[in-house]
Amino acid sequence: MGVLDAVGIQFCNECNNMLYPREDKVNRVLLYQCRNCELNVEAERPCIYVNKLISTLNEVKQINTDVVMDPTLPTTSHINCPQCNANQAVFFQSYSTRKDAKMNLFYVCKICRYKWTCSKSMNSRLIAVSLRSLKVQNVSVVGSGLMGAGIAQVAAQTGHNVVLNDLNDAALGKAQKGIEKSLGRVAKKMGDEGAKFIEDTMSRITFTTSVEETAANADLVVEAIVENLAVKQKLFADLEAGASAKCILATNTSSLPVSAIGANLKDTTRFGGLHFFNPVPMMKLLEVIKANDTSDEVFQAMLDWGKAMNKTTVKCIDTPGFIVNRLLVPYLMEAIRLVERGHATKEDVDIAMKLGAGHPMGPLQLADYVGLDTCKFILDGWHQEYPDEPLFNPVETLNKLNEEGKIGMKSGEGFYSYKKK
Ligand SMILES: CCCCCCCCCCCCC[C@H](O)CC(=O)SCCNC(=O)CCNC(=O)[C@H](O)C(C)(C)COP(=O)(O)OP(=O)(O)OC[C@H]1O[C@@H](n2cnc3c(N)ncnc32)[C@H](O)[C@@H]1OP(=O)(O)O
Ligand SMILES: NC(=O)c1ccc[n+]([C@@H]2O[C@H](COP(=O)([O-])OP(=O)(O)OC[C@H]3O[C@@H](n4cnc5c(N)ncnc54)[C@H](O)[C@@H]3O)[C@@H](O)[C@H]2O)c1
Repeated sequence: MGVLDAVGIQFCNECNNMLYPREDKVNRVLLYQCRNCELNVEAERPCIYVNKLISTLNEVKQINTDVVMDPTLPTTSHINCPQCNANQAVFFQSYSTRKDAKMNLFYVCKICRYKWTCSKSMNSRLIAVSLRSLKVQNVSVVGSGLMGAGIAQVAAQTGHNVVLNDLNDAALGKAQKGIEKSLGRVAKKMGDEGAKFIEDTMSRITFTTSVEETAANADLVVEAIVENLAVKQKLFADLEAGASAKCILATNTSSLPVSAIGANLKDTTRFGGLHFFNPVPMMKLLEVIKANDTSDEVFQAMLDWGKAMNKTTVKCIDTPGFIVNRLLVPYLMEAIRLVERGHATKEDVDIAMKLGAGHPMGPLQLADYVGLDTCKFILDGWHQEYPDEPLFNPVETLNKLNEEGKIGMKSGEGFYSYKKK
């Protein structure tokens, strides 16, 4: 096994592992970094190639084919599967800390799960790994409700130029007030700097009802509108028509399949999920969702942007509920059913989970906080999708409260009343 004159590919002179490109954002230079021993060297050219990897290893038998589900692995379209000829394979390197060990690249076909390494008989191919060029500075947010306003606020707080879009000026006015109030809570802890912080942050946000203006200069658009597949799909068609070819489009959906929301786009590789948590300014987590076609470059840019937003990112594939909601929804459902059966009062359920499980809010308070309309959209959608799953059966109390317009904190009443006395 050997690597023949690879152009641009570099190996660690400490431990012989492959060096990966990493951008030094401060000095704006490309570095090659060893993930094994943290060695850093400055790149001589802004592109790497992997060329002619020759191997006759039988370790290939030990590869778990489930690696095709790993969102962190890169996919190449430059090599065809020797078994089914498809050109979608994930690839990765075997790790060794021995200086004398050579590097191996392993491939697993995403279509038929065939596993292989490059062999002498295969044609030499170039896998060009492009430099991260998707820098996000201009962020547009569509939907200025609970989530959209929070995402816009944090984006502006972290120095991005933000366009916030909604259907009408009344919604935008409410969002503006909400952002100012939330910034006020943050600014209170900043002493004399507080007023300037609010002014600077607000000056970075433009409010608009125009989809064209929203799409025009955006590097990234985050959608946070009503949880309805058809409405979201229509919005993304309009956004794609007005956005640049490099613009990343992302959805903040809680429960819909991300890939389905982007299914009608012309370029589905620039589309993925960015699932924030409510209240966005306080919640540290961002789930970054790799949809079926999200390119590695776009996925990486979404992760990088999450960090630029001061969030801790976790990666997930496009699976129902991602990580948090897959666990949260059954919990909320059980809580409401417990109350409906008359086994405990809503107050006691909330107290129990706060004091017994250390949650900052009990489940019914949390449902009010999320919005009972959003809860109903999620539940109805999952019931339709999984009609045989009793967990997702309609909840009488939730339907009744929605019919009465009591949709939680944002309307002043839900399971509890939030009206000022
Ligand atoms: C039961 C019905 C059945 C339902 C069917 C199933 C439906 C499924 C529903 C799934 C929903 C999924 C939704 C979504 O996809 C995922 C989510 O977002 S889930 C929600 C996640 N969020 C939480 O879990 C929130 C938990 N709560 C908290 O963390 C805290 O309570 C709080 C919100 C941070 C508030 O803290 P408190 O201590 O309670 O209250 P305070 O008012 O004192 O605030 C403390 C501190 O925080 C500052 N602060 C609070 N909010 C903001 C804000 N918006 N902006 C800025 N600052 C804020 C505040 O100023 C205080 O600061 P301090 O004074 O302490 O310095
Ligand atoms: N509420 C939560 O806790 C939470 C958390 C994470 C994700 N989400 C998801 O975020 C999205 C928004 O939820 P929310 O709670 O902010 O809802 P919300 O009802 O508070 O806000 C939605 C906003 O979108 C606007 N809107 C609707 N259609 C629009 C369109 N075509 N163009 C522009 N604006 C439009 C509405 O006028 C409204 O202001 C949903 O997909 C939801 O599942 C919600």
